[in-house]
Amino acid sequence: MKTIIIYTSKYGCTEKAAYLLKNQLGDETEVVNLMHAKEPTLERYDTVILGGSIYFGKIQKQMMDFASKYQNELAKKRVGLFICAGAKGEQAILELKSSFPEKLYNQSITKEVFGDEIYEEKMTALDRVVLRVVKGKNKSVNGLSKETIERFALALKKR
Ligand SMILES: Cc1cc2nc3c(=O)[nH]c(=O)nc-3n(C[C@H](O)[C@H](O)[C@H](O)COP(=O)(O)O)c2cc1C
Repeated sequence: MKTIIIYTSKYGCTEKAAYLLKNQLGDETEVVNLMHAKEPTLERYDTVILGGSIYFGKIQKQMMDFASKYQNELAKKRVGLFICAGAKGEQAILELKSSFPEKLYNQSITKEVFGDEIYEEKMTALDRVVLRVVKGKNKSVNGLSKETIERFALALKKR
């Protein structure tokens, strides 16, 4: 059984989440950054995990395009979906749902919101300003949920 985690990340939170997930799933799991590597060939994998982060309510375009382009191929795989996002509760679920094609979302074995991390020192000035406006004085972040990542990995191992 071969597994690949394909992710998109702007400042590194989703990248960190992808590698935490790899640790849970085992060394043979491959990890590919869709923003820097060329599109992986899905043929070799029976489990495909897609993850990205949310900016202004949307996942990265590269992930959107990849998921819709390979929808039919992905329909034959075991699929897990995740996002990193600052939103909580219902809003976060809405963001998760709207990040992937509906059919793919419904067929996936597991889908989760892993939480968020903010690396202000890496951010563009514009993102820093937006973040300040969005968060106001309350700069708290939820952090990545190790528990959720473990639950996600367990769901894929079980089925
Ligand atoms: C400019 C900006 C806009 C953001 N917009 C959203 C948003 O609309 N919804 C949300 O849930 N999180 C939002 N976030 C939080 C990010 O999704 C979160 O920090 C995530 O962990 C970033 O992951 P990355 O480093 O892999 O890109 C925003 C963050 C920034 C800096």
